[in-house]
Amino acid sequence: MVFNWFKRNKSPSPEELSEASETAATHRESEAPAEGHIPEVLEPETKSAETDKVAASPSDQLPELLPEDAAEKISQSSGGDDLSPPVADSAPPKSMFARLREGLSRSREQFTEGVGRLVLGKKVIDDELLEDLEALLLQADLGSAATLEIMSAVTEKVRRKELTDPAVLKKALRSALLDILQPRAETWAPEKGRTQVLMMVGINGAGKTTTTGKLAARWKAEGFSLVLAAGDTFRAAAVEQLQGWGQRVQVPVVAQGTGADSASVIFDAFTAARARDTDLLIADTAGRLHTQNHLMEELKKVKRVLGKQDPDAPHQVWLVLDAGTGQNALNQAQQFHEAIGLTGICITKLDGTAKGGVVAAIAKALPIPIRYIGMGEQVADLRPFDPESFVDALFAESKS
Ligand SMILES: Nc1nc2c(ncn2[C@@H]2O[C@H](COP(=O)(O)OP(=O)(O)OP(=O)(O)O)[C@@H](O)[C@H]2O)c(=O)[nH]1
Repeated sequence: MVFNWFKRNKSPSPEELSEASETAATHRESEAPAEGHIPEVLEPETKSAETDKVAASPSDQLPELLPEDAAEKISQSSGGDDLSPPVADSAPPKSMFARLREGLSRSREQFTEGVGRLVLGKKVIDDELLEDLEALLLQADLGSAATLEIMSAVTEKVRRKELTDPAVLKKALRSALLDILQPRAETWAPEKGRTQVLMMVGINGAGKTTTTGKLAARWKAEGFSLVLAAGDTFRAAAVEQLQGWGQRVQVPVVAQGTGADSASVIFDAFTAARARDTDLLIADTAGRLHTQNHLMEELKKVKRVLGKQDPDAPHQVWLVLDAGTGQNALNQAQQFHEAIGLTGICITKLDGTAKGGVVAAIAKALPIPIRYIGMGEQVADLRPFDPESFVDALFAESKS
């Protein structure tokens, strides 16, 4: 059964209404809410299979919240493509650390085991070993600034004769890496008592929608109430993908349809979330290259529009970065930060890459907390960023 959840239980202020109409006026008029459009929360009602399909959002279409068994119908109505998120983790339960260690195995191979190979048979730490180490850090995608900091720390210890044994080099590296990562560990969680907005941004395919779903699952399990906004109105299947997550984690989703105005969808979702005293709205947005100025302007507009309802909104703007993009992730982070001001970074796909060193490159280059890391497609594969366990997993012995 698919439900509509909007019901007129709180009228927006005239300011909110004028903002909605500004949104409509400035962007694809036909698809933005009509002037005076008020999100509603309807009591659950059964809908026909026909109306379960994502609406093409005519102007009188109310945003939809689809918390119930939508995923099944979505996949039925999507021409056989399985858009629903991974449903169950079929692997036997593993400890959090085992997951992390497994997720980072390719990076560990590149980095830690590489260091092991460098020091094998060496009796002293000489210039040649230090040069090889520097090259290895760069190859492992730590970037020049983090590599320089680590090399300075190690070289200084060697100079002071505090570090003479190649076998303890790993320990020195571990501690230098931790010094870089630790300042970026800062957790964030929703609060009870006011509706906050978390905007998810990033380039195409970075993992925004997946991370949105995983975060929703985590915070729902922690007792927070949530609404998701399907602000990625560009990619054809993105709305359905988010609705699949909403269904899976039992969190309502506000959606219009592909081609709708993203700012308008997110504005409506915020109105609805506030009306329901929801703790958190997570707004998914369309993927865009950091070099696409007009699309970066669109993100600024989303921020502006949200600010009309609450000057503090969006309360968080998180950039989702695919670790596999290596040093390019740095450019992305810098440019997104300049354009819209980031308050957090999530680094995904650490499981599929040997470029895990990029986490250190990002930590060194940007004063932005790394909130979560993703190491797989399952809900449990998203972990709060904890430098100690990250570094432990990176330096863990392969067989244990
Ligand atoms: N292996 C792995 N895959 C991931 C991870 N996070 C996301 N993915 C996969 O990456 C692909 C893209 O993820 P999406 O969430 O659709 O990315 P997006 O940023 O929303 O994409 P756009 O809407 O095109 O901008 C999907 O197949 C996800 O399952 C991760 O941590 N590890």
